[in-house]
Amino acid sequence: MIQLYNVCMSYQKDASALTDFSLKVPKGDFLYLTGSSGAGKSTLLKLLYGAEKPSRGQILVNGMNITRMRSWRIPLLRRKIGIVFQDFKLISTRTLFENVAFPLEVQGKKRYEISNKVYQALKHVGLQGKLNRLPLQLSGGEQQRAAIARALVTDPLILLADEPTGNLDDDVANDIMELFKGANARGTTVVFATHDREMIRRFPRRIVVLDKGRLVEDHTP
Ligand SMILES: Nc1ncnc2c1ncn2[C@@H]1O[C@H](COP(=O)(O)OP(=O)(O)OP(=O)(O)O)[C@@H](O)[C@H]1O
Repeated sequence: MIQLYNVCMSYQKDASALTDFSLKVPKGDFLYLTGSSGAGKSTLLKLLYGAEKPSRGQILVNGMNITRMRSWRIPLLRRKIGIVFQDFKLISTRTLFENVAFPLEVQGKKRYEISNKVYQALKHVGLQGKLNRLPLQLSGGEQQRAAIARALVTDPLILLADEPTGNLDDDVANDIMELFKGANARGTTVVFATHDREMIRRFPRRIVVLDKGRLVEDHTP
């Protein structure tokens, strides 16, 4: 599903964010990406959804070599990927319903299908009663759940999440984890970047540890 071969990535000369990084993630896997701040976790996620290009190496996602992909094809790649960003990236001028509907509109789905799917996705995260709220009229935990609903509404092949439980209390973090586990059980491959050791302890899965841009540990409990 995801393969990286000897990937190097530098934002600036003489400062490597990822060095000689190789990894295989089979379809349906669930892995934590962990490591200290600045280790390269977000960089790796950005490479996987085509927001950055590696300086060296090859990256294959769902059989597509994204290293060589032309920029006009990147949106086609992203349609297969759900992304939960560290800072949610909800559109502040659009309602919760409109935010979650957005990826389905991009896919050209029909209106009745969009309505059904959005309602189901929001019900799944317990936000079906807040369809008409703007993001700023929601709590941090609710915004996080909205971002997850938006990422999952398309039933993506791959879910990439950057610190999705950061700054949330334990109950909300557990609920969010259940959503990820549910998506994984339905076949979505999950890559979950986190510092949250407690979460990893509670829900043990494959762990890939980065240190200064290098893979230093990869183990499955
Ligand atoms: N846009 C950028 N321009 C220049 N350097 C960057 C940029 N983004 C990240 N870096 C650098 O690349 C390295 C890896 O950063 P990255 O954000 O991938 O780490 P991270 O493991 O996700 O950290 P955190 O846990 O704090 O989010 C760091 O040294 C960082 O300073």
